[in-house]
Amino acid sequence: MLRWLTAGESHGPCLTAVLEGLPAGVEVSSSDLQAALARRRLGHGRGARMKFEQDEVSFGGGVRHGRTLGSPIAITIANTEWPKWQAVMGTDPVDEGAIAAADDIGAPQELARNRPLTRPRPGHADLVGMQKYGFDEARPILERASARETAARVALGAVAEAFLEQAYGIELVSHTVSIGTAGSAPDTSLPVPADVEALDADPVRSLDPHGSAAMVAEVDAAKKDGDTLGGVVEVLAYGLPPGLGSHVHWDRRLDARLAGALMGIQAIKGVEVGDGFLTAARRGSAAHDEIDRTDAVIRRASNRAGGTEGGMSTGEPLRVRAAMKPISTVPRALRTVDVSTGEASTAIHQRSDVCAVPAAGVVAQAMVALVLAEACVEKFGGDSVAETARNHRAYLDAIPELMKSFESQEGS
Ligand SMILES: Cc1cc2nc3c(=O)[nH]c(=O)nc-3n(C[C@H](O)[C@H](O)[C@H](O)COP(=O)(O)O)c2cc1C
Ligand SMILES: C=C(O[C@@H]1CC(C(=O)O)=C[C@@H](OP(=O)(O)O)[C@H]1O)C(=O)O
Repeated sequence: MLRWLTAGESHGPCLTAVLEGLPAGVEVSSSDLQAALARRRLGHGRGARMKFEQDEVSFGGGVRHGRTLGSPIAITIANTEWPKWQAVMGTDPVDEGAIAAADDIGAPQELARNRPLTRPRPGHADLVGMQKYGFDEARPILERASARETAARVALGAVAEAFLEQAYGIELVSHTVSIGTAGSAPDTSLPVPADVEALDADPVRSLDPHGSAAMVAEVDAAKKDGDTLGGVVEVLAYGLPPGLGSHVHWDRRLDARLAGALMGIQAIKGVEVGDGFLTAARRGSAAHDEIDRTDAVIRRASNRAGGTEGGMSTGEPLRVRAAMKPISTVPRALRTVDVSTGEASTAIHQRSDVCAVPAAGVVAQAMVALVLAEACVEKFGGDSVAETARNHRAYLDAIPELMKSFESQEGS
């Protein structure tokens, strides 16, 4: 069983992530994590914070001399903004003097704790979080609702990706499909490119986290108008064996687990597996992936299903998409109610991202990696990379045996 947890607030001292259940022997270093975190910071339209904050990542357990030990892996990502926020977000009981002084050390006026955030933003967790947890201002809610937390998931995902690659040769890639109205709306009935290079070469798709020129222009236009944008990201995984997940129970279905993991990313409001919603409009004869046989190998003629059938991976490339809503901190602030007075007002606006779709793609890739790693650990077991790789190989070797028995029936 693979488990993971994150902790930490957006302006707290650090983010902490724990991954438990990963086999021993995965080669991984903090620079691998740093590279994944750097990718998450890219993309046109991110706010000022991305420019000055660094992701300082370190392992606090579970890794020795660049290899996992099989014990829980602990990861810390320091918030380098912390010194500015220490008074406002300190974990010790309140020191009013220090909070008042926070204004003097450059903490943004509106975000200082002595200025309660009483004008909740439509679309963020502010209002309902205050109602649920019994707070009279939004600070204690937005700190954890913030997608700063996704840095921790990306670090975990980088470990999961290293494992998938080293144990099973599984590789993942993600890209931005669209931002606002700009970007590709590719005819998804086309076969998915067989490899990453082909994906890269396809002009209607982009592996560049900055996205296409049209997307950049759309972000610039929204920024100029004091507005924000969402979009669609896609994650592909190559080299999956058939049979991850299961048809036997709803919570074992791989597609359900992927959808839950993607939907669990802040601001993701829709998930598609394969052709998803497009499939609903097709006739059955044009919706499914016909099965062909070449020698002893059985393959699908297309991959409209996106690599799952019956809640199990088919062995074809996995293809999942996630739709992100526009950022809810809209500069041209939306109507709200000031909960301290009951008066009509406009929502809090501070520095914010105009668009974080490319970053969401990197987070989506991390979540897919974690779900696939969990499904692989479940299917192949093993306490070391070598053991789980042996089990994987033995399983794959046994599949042609099924084909052979099919061949012998045919011959009789
Ligand atoms: C990578 C990433 C960056 C985000 N940046 C912002 C931001 O700068 N400002 C903002 O208001 N929301 C931002 N969001 C979205 C909020 O975190 C999200 O809307 C909020 O947590 C409420 O959750 P919900 O949208 O799922 O309802 C971002 C989301 C992601 C995935
Ligand atoms: C810090 C990150 O994203 C943050 C996510 C976020 C939100 O509301 O989700 C709001 C912004 O934070 P702030 O209000 O402090 O500028 C983003 O910068 C990050 O991705 O590392």
